[in-house]
Amino acid sequence: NVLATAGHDAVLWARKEEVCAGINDNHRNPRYLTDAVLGGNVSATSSHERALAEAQAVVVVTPSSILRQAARDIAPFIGPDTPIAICSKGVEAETGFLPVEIFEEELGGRDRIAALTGPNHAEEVVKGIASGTVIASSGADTALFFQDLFATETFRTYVSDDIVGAEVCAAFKNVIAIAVGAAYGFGMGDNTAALIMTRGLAEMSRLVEACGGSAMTCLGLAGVGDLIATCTSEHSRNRTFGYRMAQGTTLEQYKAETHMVVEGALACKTLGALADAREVELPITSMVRSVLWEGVDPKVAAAALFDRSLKPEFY
Ligand SMILES: NC(=O)c1ccc[n+]([C@@H]2O[C@H](COP(=O)([O-])OP(=O)(O)OC[C@H]3O[C@@H](n4cnc5c(N)ncnc54)[C@H](O)[C@@H]3O)[C@@H](O)[C@H]2O)c1
Ligand SMILES: O=P(O)(O)OC[C@H](O)CO
Repeated sequence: NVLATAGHDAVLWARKEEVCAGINDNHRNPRYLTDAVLGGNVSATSSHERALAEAQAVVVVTPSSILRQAARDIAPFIGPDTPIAICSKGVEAETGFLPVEIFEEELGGRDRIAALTGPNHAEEVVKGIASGTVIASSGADTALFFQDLFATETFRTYVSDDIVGAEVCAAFKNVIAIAVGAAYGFGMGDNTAALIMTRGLAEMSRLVEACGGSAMTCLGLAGVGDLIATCTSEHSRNRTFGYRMAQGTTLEQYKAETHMVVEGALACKTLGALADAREVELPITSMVRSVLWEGVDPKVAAAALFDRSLKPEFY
């Protein structure tokens, strides 16, 4: 819808005919953000071939867990130079690949691939509430192309050449948001939230640098910007899940109730694997993983963070 607002024809590929019919006939998605009225230049089809027939660019917005399948689905229908923007936030479980690495492996041409990421809750963006984003690519022309393509009066776009940093930040902030939500769910306070967010930012920057990105990216919209939005917003599924988890809701129960992704639940494992391979310490991420996947009692896990040896803030 942002692209449509910017004056472009946007063709959505959707799995369900019901969704396509709702968008084509009523300009509404009947399953997600159902109150939003989409622009007249948004249409939908369940055929990749039809969706991509005249595509001058591709924007990928699937859950991160199915990115490789998404790349394979579009491969037969796009050219070798078609620009691709990926909005998904996560790391592939089997390989530890970032989204750009999956698409490069499947489709080739790293410089035509961009990551679009930042504090962009869909609930607000679709209403035209002022938001900013980062479009990161190793190809300067690609970043500038998408910067122009997405810019509207209420959606401000910035470019970056640090796609690795931007994608690590995007996956990371979701894990920290689960921890912050859980802290509030256990009755902790704003001091606790600020502690987790700030030390989470330290973890994020250590991993970004170890992966070859720039720590400065963590101070931009993709990093601290999205960290603030996700850790503090009622719209965040990750934060809300953390809160509910503290009150006894399981991941399966939450997903069944909302039919939505909780990317941080997977990212606490995948980022942990990336960090282990690079000998980077991620205490908060490890705590979230131990609680979600290893059955550790959250209060015991939180207490263990306070038991760690005392150290300088920056080292
Ligand atoms: N919602 C936001 O505000 C927001 C903002 C920025 C980035 N993102 C990122 O975008 C990605 C998608 O998030 P979302 O909010 O749209 O998730 P969602 O859970 O709201 O919707 C997921 C969509 O993917 C579809 N889907 C699920 N499994 C599929 C499959 N196997 N094949 C094809 N489609 C499938 C679902 O039908 C649904 O339309 C995530 O990586 C998320 O982090 C979301
Ligand atoms: O609802 P969340 O927690 O998946 O966050 C959505 C977006 O990533 C916010 O920028």
